[in-house]
Amino acid sequence: MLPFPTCKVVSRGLASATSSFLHVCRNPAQKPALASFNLIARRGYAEQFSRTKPHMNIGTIGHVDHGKTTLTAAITKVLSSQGGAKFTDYNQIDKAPEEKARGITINSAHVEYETENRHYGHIDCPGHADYIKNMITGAAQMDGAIIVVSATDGQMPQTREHLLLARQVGVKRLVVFINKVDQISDPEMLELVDMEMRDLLSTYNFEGEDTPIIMGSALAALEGRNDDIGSTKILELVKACDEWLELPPRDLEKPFLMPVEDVFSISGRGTVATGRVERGVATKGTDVEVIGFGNSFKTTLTGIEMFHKELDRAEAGDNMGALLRGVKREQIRRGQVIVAPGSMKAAKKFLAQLYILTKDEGGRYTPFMSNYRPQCFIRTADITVALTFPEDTPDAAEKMVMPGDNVEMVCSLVFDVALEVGTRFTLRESNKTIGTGIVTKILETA
Ligand SMILES: Nc1nc2c(ncn2[C@@H]2O[C@H](COP(=O)(O)OP(=O)(O)OP(=O)(O)O)[C@@H](O)[C@H]2O)c(=O)[nH]1
Ligand SMILES: [Mg+2]
Repeated sequence: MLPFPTCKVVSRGLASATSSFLHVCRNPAQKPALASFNLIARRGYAEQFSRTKPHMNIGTIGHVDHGKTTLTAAITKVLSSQGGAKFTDYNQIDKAPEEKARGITINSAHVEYETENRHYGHIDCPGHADYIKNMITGAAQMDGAIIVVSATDGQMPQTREHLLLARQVGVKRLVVFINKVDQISDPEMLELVDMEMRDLLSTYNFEGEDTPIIMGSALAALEGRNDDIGSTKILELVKACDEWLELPPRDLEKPFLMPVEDVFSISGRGTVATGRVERGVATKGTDVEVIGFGNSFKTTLTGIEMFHKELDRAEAGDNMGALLRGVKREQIRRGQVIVAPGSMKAAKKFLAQLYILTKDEGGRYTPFMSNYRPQCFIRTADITVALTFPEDTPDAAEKMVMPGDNVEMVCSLVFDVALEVGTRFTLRESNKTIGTGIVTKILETA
């Protein structure tokens, strides 16, 4: 057992709060969108830490064996001496429980700790494949990350792959920990690793020049020796996280977005769209925009209902019924979104980073080739998508995608839907999930 409750996939039931416009009960299992992943890791941590400090999700990433788990354990050890963490030993972290996130098994361990200013949730995955899946599915979202590089090896293929993915999934800033300095006697060697890392960060559009790089030994810190490269460096690292990693905007601060689950026509009142507010706040009487399916238009939110009551305001997390002025039932459908005007566009074609499930994860048994057409579930939308390789891919016609692959592909939708960089979705075929993805670039708006 881990000393902390591990993160659970929090199901977001839709049944609890239907509008009084209607008296229906929705089945949460009907909702195939990936939104629920975003909730994980923001909840479920132990109670012993202060909830008043701002919370941030981070994690260790980097090449195999470079010391991610040792560093995670070392952080909890060093901070535990200040009362900011409960020490979680290496073996407890590496014995990560299996978590099933939408059919994808991700082994990951979660620890938590706090500094003077912040409360951190921290994820460490035992294997490379788990990092990939975690980043693409967002099973435990990272707002920032610590990239661990062994001083003995310098940057390696997975250092680069994790950096690229961190960039793709919207991690804005990282802190670098150059580990295993106890094994290096030549200071020039360390300088070289430092320089290479700054270059690499810049290559992937991170702020290479200004990113804090801390050099130390996670093992020394964990074993409580050589404080100058051990505990002192861990404290420096944590301080760098506090100062350099930026808190993400809270859902409430983002522009309003509600995916349409269902549409009803209420006699004497008009058309009501129901759904769960994904982000932002809506107030009665404000202008909104309905987007997607070749039919985007502006209207006014003339009524908000929740829990059988009329309200003036709905916010992220609420299940609401939205009464829309002058809109006919046929004008709006499941899969569209209602958003703050101008905050989002509909798109038909985009680039995405995909993870294709293995057959053991319930995915395909066989590879697929360019122009494969599964169903794409984006929030409440369910649309056929054609997957092709980016133009500059060599031998694209013969290229195959194997179950278990992590691949970047061009996605062309049959209809346009509201999309932005960072939107997550699942790919399904004959009622089973075969992949999951995240939008990395919009190629064609509607
Ligand atoms: N000498 C030395 N060894 C270290 C240090 N940090 C970690 N190690 C060793 O490096 C090996 C790998 O460490 P882990 O923490 O398991 O590495 P990891 O990055 O979590 O590995 P994966 O999860 O398998 O990718 C272990 O044998 C650690 O004891 C260090 O500062 N100095
Ligand atoms: Mg590990």
